[in-house]
Amino acid sequence: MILDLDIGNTLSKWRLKDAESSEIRSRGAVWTREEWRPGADIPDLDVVEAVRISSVARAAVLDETVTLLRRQVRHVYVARSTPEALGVVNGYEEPGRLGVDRWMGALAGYQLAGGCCAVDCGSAITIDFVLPGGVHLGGFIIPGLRLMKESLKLGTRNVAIDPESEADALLEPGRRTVDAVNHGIYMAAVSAINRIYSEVCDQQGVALPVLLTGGDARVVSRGVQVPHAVWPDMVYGGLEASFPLTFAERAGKMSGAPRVPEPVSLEKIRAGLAFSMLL
Ligand SMILES: Nc1ncnc2c1ncn2[C@@H]1O[C@H](COP(=O)(O)OP(=O)(O)O)[C@@H](O)[C@H]1O
Ligand SMILES: CC(C)(COP(=O)(O)O)[C@@H](O)C(=O)NCCC(=O)O
Ligand SMILES: [K+]
Repeated sequence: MILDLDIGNTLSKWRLKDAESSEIRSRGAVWTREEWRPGADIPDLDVVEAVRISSVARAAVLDETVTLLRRQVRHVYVARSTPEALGVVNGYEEPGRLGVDRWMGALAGYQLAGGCCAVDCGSAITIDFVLPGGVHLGGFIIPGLRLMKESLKLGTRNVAIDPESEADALLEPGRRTVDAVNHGIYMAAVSAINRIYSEVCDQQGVALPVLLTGGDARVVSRGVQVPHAVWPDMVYGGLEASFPLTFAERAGKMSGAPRVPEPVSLEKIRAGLAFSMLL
């Protein structure tokens, strides 16, 4: 079995993948914390022959985790942000400083779709751009839905936006604190994504497919106007592409990859942008 780990600021996600069949056998998530307890937090390591890790937690957390895993697992692969990989050139002035989850997302997105806009809706919402030739432009970082809500300290943190709620309902003015906050942060997030996408496509003269991932991807998806696909396993896709182990991975297949969304035309994006400027 292969154990894939995606350690975010809030949640540490894991999945077990069959090295022979490439099937996903199980998955889970625990709150990101200082220490891992195999068996309780993550599956028993007896069945694991390789681990692949993407981590944005503090370096000490990653070091602890790797030390623990190396005692029991033969192959431990740790993803790093590099100046270039798999045809993508990292846009950061200091490439190693780009969050490795963003780098994994950019690599997965490029492998799947060519140029793309990769949006990761987790503790932070990150919006990264890769051009069709593989140039990563860099990106944007805003607080995620949960962080925005907590920062207000209005006692609404525990009432999450219902992922089933219609985007239309979320666009109405709230008539109690919890709705005012939830609708407000939702609008802040989706309008930033819609606007940033249009601005960058306009600047670069190219309409890019949009891929969404992260814990809030599904609810954010309802408010993103441009065609897009939700890909919960996008960070794992970057791990698969960076450290291919199974037959399918060596052939370039990434688990759970969606169909590439057909972007709207650049003319339409520009018309939308021009219209919003007039308002
Ligand atoms: N079951 C859940 N438990 C915790 N957070 C959730 C859950 N479902 C959705 N979320 C949202 O997803 C965010 C965490 O998403 P994730 O992509 O795992 O973040 P990170 O990678 O930063 O740890 C939380 O901030 C919260 O807004
Ligand atoms: C921006 C992030 C905090 C997002 O992390 P996440 O919300 O997925 O936990 C992470 O990618 C990070 O720590 N990046 C380093 C700074 C940067 O990318 O510029
Ligand atoms: K994120």
